[in-house]
Amino acid sequence: MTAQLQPLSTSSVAPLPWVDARKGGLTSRRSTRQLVLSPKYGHGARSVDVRYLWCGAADAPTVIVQGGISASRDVTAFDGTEGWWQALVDSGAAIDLDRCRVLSIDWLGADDLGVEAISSEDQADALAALLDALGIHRAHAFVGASYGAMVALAFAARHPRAVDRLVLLAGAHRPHPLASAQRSVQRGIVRLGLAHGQADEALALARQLAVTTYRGREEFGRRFAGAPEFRGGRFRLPVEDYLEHQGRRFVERFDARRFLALSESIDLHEVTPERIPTPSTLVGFASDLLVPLADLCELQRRLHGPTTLEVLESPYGHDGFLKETHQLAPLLRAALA
Ligand SMILES: CC(=O)SCCNC(=O)CCNC(=O)[C@H](O)C(C)(C)COP(=O)(O)OP(=O)(O)OC[C@H]1O[C@@H](n2cnc3c(N)ncnc32)[C@H](O)[C@@H]1OP(=O)(O)O
Repeated sequence: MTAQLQPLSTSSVAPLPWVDARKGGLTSRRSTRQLVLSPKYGHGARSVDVRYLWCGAADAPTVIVQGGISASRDVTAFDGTEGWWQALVDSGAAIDLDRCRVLSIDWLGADDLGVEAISSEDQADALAALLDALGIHRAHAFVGASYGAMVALAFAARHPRAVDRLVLLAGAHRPHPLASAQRSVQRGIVRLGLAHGQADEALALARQLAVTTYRGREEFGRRFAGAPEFRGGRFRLPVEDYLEHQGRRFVERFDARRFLALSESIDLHEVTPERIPTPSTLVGFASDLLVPLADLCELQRRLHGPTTLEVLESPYGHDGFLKETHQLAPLLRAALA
């Protein structure tokens, strides 16, 4: 297929400068678009810059791909840097860039919209407005994992004509109250840190707590079952170096206020599945400590459109959507066929 840039849509708002890279018949655009949104927890419309990546075969149907709250638009490689779902989004991969064009945004934060709280509906509206601005009449599919699955549901509820099918991994119509409780403590830690001038330390601790919910019991049992070690004047558990490392790495790339807003957005999420007519494939992980299979069974029962539920065995819990690429590839291929 010959790579050709699709023309920019005519919009009253001029796009900001964007970058094009054409390689092997693929088109890549990593850009920013100014859009007008009316946020759920705000009064009236306002304009916001939405950062997106849109890449793949130029004339192919668009597939929206969104991950968890800490995921960026860089779902696949751009300028030589691997994307966070590179194994599944690439030329010839399950989400095949030779056959489709993937669109992904950086999540909006509450500060981007000038509001106190941001909703999954706001993210969904941003994606719908972006489709419109790019001249995409209808997306072939919305593949969402974790918070991305929540936003996909909000998208299908609010813009049912803008998407043909949903693929939802480890995300449901509402958060489980126990998972919300764990996130609420994480946010409490970050607020305490902000109040006492220790935002980075607090964010690192919150991330450590989050990581204990992202993986499965089995994996933690296998990796960190060793004896405590007396070091630096106290006993250290085998898991502590790992958690501290994860906390430090997160602080390098994330901001405390953004974390607060996006974590809260998960807990504010609620959609009515009966309002969603879109054919859907749900994927759950039996070891997921955040999204219990019972919630996915309820979602399957209540969705209005035809829905299948695939359950994967994995030691990696909620992180299964990042780790189980071999199991996920055939499911994604089948769902997008
Ligand atoms: C609601 C939502 O947002 S859903 C999204 C939730 N999920 C996430 O945010 C993803 C969280 N998970 C991660 O970030 C994971 O690291 C993944 C999935 C990206 C990669 O998983 P894995 O490859 O299994 O990596 P793992 O969890 O073992 O971590 C590897 C890192 O820990 C380090 N590490 C591993 N064991 C130890 C240890 N005992 N001591 C210190 N550091 C350690 C490694 O050196 C490596 O460091 P690096 O990333 O700086 O290179």
